[in-house]
Amino acid sequence: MVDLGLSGSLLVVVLGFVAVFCFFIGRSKSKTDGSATSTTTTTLYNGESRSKDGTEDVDIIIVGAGVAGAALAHTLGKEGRRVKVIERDLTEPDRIVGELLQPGGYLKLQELGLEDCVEKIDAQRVFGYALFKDGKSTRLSYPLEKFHSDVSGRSFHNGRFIQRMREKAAALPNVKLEQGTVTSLLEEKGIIRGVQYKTKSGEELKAYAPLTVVCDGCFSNLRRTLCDPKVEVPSCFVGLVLENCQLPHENHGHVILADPSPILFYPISSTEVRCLVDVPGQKVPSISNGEMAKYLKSVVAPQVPPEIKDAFIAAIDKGNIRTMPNRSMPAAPHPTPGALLMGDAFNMRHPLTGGGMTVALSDIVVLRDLLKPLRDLNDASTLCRYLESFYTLRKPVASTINTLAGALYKVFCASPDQARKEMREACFDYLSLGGVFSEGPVSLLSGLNPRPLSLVCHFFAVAIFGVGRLLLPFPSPKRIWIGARLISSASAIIFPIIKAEGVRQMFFPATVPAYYRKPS
Ligand SMILES: Cc1cc2nc3c(=O)[nH]c(=O)nc-3n(C[C@H](O)[C@H](O)[C@H](O)COP(=O)(O)OP(=O)(O)OC[C@H]3O[C@@H](n4cnc5c(N)ncnc54)[C@H](O)[C@@H]3O)c2cc1C
Repeated sequence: MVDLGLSGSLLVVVLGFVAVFCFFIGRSKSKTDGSATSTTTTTLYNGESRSKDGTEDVDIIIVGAGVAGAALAHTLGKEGRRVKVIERDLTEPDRIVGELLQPGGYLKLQELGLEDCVEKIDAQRVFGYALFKDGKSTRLSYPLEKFHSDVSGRSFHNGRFIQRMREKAAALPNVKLEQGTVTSLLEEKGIIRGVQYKTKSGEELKAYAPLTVVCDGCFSNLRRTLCDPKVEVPSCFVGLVLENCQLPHENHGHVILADPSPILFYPISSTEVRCLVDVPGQKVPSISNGEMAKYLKSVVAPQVPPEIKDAFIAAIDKGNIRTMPNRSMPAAPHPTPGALLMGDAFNMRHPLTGGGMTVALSDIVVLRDLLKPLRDLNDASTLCRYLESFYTLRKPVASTINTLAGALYKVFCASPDQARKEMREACFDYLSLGGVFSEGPVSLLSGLNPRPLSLVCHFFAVAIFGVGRLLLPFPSPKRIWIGARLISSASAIIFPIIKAEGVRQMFFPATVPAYYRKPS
């Protein structure tokens, strides 16, 4: 198996280059950024409700104080910017999203000086994943040897983490956190000047700033004019909390390659384990009429590792079942003077690999560094042109995590197609080989080594490994045919995702002119 894997990995380097080259030649010219098309809902009239001297009171308005908004508020506040954050609900969120931060995300948290936000919330350290398939299991550790002993994944209650970041941001004298729902962006001659929002008491107010950053999350109502949102919902997650049980592999995320699609388990406190059951499609069995409990008991429970099965059944019986659509949306911005999108409002990927917070935090680091040399944000058009480099500079991290999430989700789903079955089996066995075969993919997934080319190489190494197993020791015409279909279905999985990410930005960012923009 190891020999096969080695030869597969050598072959794939060649194949990876050929495939990317062919794809690059064959594709139509990647979307150019284009000029701003800002059609916002509110038009601004001269001088309306600005401060007396006609200037804004703040430098930056942030819409939404979730993972991205709260982290950004603290980051920009620390840089000396006057920041106003408008958040719909300042009470502690209680949701099933954003509970596992990859080690790459933890490194970004450290870069932003926010690492203490995972302290005092009973966060659990995560050192890797355990993968289960048909009664077999394999352990995939994060390659953390080169890092400080503090660095690892962290899992926690999302609301506790967000509250810690909100508190930290609000403690800065130049950051104002206000409860209110932003209803529209204010536009004046194609430039976003601020926002209109409704306070808790129902008062309609307007706020102005040279830059508005929209971080209103996956259900964003405000993104429409700032990007071309192509949202897909391949599946939903059904969330449960298992209490007082011991996972088979302590301090590890658990991924069960179940039928029809994966099941995840990871600790979110010292006494609770989150379970996320993927249900393909946009509809889930009804919780209220008991269909969901029935589905979980009859279809899912038999596939749960025996060590946690009782806790799983007890969680179903307790009845606190939550669901959430799993959305994916490539970043397709309309660069608009005066405004920027961040977080899930801007870009989403399947949450199977828990990459969303890592991408959001990595984007904040990129934006902070870009804004650092600029004292004056008032020339909106120049600022907008300069910030176009953000869309390229973020790509190595964002596109690697996004592509891996989409591709791995498809590979991990059960399928009646023999070629897809072989690919799934090959993926499990390839990762089980250990060494470079598990370290490579795991370091991509964890954000520790986000390199798009390495991702393509490993992806095709898995495919070639699968073909090798089919053809050796004796190839038959049927097996050759399945092998060919395996390569073709692997290509059909990964290339559309890469195309949506943008081949040029992903693999050749240095050829994108905006990459070199300097502040003027
Ligand atoms: C089921 C599921 C599980 C996930 N698990 C993980 C995981 O384990 N690890 C990981 O890294 N990522 C995970 N993700 C992704 C992760 O949750 C997101 O990437 C992350 O939360 C994005 O942060 P955000 O700030 O953009 O959005 P959010 O954290 O959702 O914040 C948006 C904020 O905007 C506020 N808001 C919305 N509209 C308005 C408005 N009009 N006015 C004012 N405020 C507004 C909301 O109240 C909210 O506070 C998961 C996603 C899903 C769907």
